[in-house]
Amino acid sequence: MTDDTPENSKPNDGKRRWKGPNATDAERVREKTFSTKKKIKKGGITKKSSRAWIERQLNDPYVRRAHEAGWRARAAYKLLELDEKFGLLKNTQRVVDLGCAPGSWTQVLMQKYGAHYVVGIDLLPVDPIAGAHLIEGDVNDPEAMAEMMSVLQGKPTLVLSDMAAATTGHKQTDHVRTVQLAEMAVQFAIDNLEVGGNFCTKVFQGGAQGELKALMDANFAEVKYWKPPSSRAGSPEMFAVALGFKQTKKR
Ligand SMILES: C[S@@+](CC[C@H](N)C(=O)[O-])C[C@H]1O[C@@H](n2cnc3c(N)ncnc32)[C@H](O)[C@@H]1O
Repeated sequence: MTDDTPENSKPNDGKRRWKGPNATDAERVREKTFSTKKKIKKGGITKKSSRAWIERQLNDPYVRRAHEAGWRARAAYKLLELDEKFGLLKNTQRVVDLGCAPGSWTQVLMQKYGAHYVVGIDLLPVDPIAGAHLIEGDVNDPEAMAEMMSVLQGKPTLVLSDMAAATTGHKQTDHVRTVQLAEMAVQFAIDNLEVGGNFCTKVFQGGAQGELKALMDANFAEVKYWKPPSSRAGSPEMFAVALGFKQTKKR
């Protein structure tokens, strides 16, 4: 028995307490925000860029809304806005979420849309989300991708990719690496989607996107590019939405 068990819990006196593994997502996020604010106040975070990043997070209305709603990341609103604009999440029968950590898109799919099967994959470990199958692995690893497809038990009806490569600080390198991830996601969608299925991927504005667009144009009924309001104005990120997969070649 640990100090977290109900037997040892003290009456609610309004003080925050660590709830251990039984904490809900919203409780974990609130706890993290509270302890970060405390660290800043005590002068515990000294690096200028870290402080600026944390202060931006704390003042961001989408971060606050995400905390209140229990989403693990503000990214949840990008998916919700993409759905509102394009009807992207019309068929959530079998969904693949590429680059799913920390899990807010999978949460939206499971908790708001009641998706039947969601399989997420990320290089980073992701805390469990009821009903979803989460794989710690690289999308470039054929074994991890094969595991993903076997869990899904059928062609995905929706493929999402919010993948972003870890930034190096060198703009062009970061751009090329993110384009490569988007290309991988498009190819995966074309090779695996159910006819009529939808696809969405994060892309970075500027530069090498012509081939990516041509590939989507040839394989989907409709392709749109859009930057949702919740995507930070200073970020080059936007999203390509491809609706209505066409069976263009024998697979
Ligand atoms: C912006 S985050 C995704 C946020 C997520 N959509 C959410 O709502 O919580 C981008 C993720 O892409 C992942 N990623 C980057 N390269 C990857 C790769 N080769 N394989 C799997 N995941 C990758 C990163 O580890 C990172 O967690």
